[in-house]
Amino acid sequence: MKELIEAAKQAREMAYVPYSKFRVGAAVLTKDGEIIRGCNVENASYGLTNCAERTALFKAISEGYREFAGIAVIADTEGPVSPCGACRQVMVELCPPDMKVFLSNLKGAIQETTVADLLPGAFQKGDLDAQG
Ligand SMILES: O=c1ccn([C@H]2C[C@H](O)[C@@H](CO)O2)c(=O)[nH]1
Ligand SMILES: [Zn+2]
Repeated sequence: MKELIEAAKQAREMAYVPYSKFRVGAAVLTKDGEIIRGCNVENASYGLTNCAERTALFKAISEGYREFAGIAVIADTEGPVSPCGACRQVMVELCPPDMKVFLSNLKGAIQETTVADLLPGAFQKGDLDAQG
């Protein structure tokens, strides 16, 4: 857990945040023990911003990883950083429901939660099957 949070902290340094100046870092642990980092990447067209969590997960997927064992997220927030709805939905898509999510901040707060707890009642793969 400490190593994953440390990797997220390193990723945070890479954040491209000319608009919000709000740096976020994430690190995903693959089932075979690799750590993939991600930072937030903003855009002058603000809505195109990619959060740190999605950057890390999309990087991992695009490198061929398909099974994940944990993710850590860190920002300079008062309490543990709270992932946005888009990132929660992407975690539901790509990670097991009971996978651990470590939400942290620069002061050392750590909240341990799971993918399922972050997005109860999520729309997911199986919901598409009902269509005739
Ligand atoms: O969990 C979060 C919350 C926010 N952001 C980014 C998006 C944007 O660049 C900035 C301010 O919303 O923080 C993340 O990357 N992850
Ligand atoms: Zn997000």
